[in-house]
Amino acid sequence: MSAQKSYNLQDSGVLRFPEGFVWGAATAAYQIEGAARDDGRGPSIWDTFSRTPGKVHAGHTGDVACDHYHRYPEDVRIMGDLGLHAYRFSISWPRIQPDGAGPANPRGLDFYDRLVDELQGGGITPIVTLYHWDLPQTLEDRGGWTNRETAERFAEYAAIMYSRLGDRVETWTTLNEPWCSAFLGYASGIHAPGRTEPEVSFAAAHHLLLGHGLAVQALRAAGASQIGITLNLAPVLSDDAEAASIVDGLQNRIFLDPVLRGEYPADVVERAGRFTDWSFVKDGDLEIISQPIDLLGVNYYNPQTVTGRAGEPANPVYPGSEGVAFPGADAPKTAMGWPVQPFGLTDLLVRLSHDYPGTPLIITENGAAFDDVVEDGQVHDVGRLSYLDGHLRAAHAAIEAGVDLRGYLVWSLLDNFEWAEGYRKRFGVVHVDYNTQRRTPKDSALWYREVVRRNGL
Ligand SMILES: N#[N+]C[C@@H]1[C@@H](O)[C@H](O)[C@@H](O)[C@@H]2O[C@H]12
Repeated sequence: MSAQKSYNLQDSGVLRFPEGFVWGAATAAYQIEGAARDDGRGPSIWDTFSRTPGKVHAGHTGDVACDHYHRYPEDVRIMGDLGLHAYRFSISWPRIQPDGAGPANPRGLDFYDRLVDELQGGGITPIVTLYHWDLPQTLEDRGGWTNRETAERFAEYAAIMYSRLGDRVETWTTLNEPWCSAFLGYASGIHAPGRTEPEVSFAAAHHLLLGHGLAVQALRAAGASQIGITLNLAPVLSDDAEAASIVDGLQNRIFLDPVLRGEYPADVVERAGRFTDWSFVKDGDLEIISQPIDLLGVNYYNPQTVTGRAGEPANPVYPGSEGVAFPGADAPKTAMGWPVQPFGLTDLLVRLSHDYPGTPLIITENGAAFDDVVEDGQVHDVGRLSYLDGHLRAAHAAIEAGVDLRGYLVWSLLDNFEWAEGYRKRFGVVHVDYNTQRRTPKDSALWYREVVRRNGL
């Protein structure tokens, strides 16, 4: 790294995090790897979706992204320079099984072998996400997550990955944000596979959860000891209790309850009844889905602000949310237009520890997009630094309130392919010049390095 200004946090008033608190960063395969056709990788639904005109900003694709597939040694060095304890990354399923089934592609496995060894060489703990949205296209051609068989293929893939990396990877999360996969992918269509069929989105959600449960069984049988799932969760702010409950059910409880309580919330089942008879739920499914897990990954960005409004049509990402309006929040916004409300993180974590006790939590994603500019080799991303500072203080407040929070992984290590936004939204603490692939740690990275070093603010 070039000479950068350093951040010396003042000693006075430092907020210390618990001893052993895990500090890290997160990414996802399709967003950073590139090498979309290298070494036997098959197409995913995001390769297809990003090539569909009008779906992704300016027709951007993950073909090259941050070229992490080739540049991972440099990226691991940057992680080491920042003093990160852990690195959360996802495995590209189509790199391992190009058609989503059958024997593993040895060159795909070899890449993750090399990456894990590079991380271990740098003293960085790998945290693996098995599915971060890049479903093999062949499986989507057979119905994707609306097809129950996809859940079975996912468990087979999980077993393959554990057999290759289980000797060096301790922490495994099955799914990243199944809410996005189901309701952005199959209901609203703003994510891959781009289907606008709310009536099948609940089956997709169920089969994702079934895949989670079957994968937990497979990983546990193979000897895995730290298994979890990552959910995007949002506290719901409202002057209308009914409206708040509807969105809390469709966003949060529809996943938290089956995984941690072994049942779907009755109000959600009823509300979704206009779309489905839930016959896709078979005997024994919920016992599989609620296999005990060791860790709940929490992705938090902002609360949802809602109100009741007669006649309001359903929000496409929340099938069944008729009568609920989303007026937005009176708060500063990020470049995504998302409100900056750190208190929501404290509220969420305290709620989780109260309503779903006994499962340790880890913040698997938190971060912000801002319009960054490189000036003389530096990026003075004050907005992002302030966002992160506020949210770390919110996380600390939750710990003070008794929440068993084990770690914080900033989203994201690198600027990357931001799904339908393409490359125009930058979440990284490290800037990526996509023309040259030059990495430049932003001021937020240098600040974060100090937070990690001091284990506090
Ligand atoms: N959008 N946005 C930023 C970020 C996205 O880049 C991640 O892939 C998702 O897990 C989650 O949505 C959060």
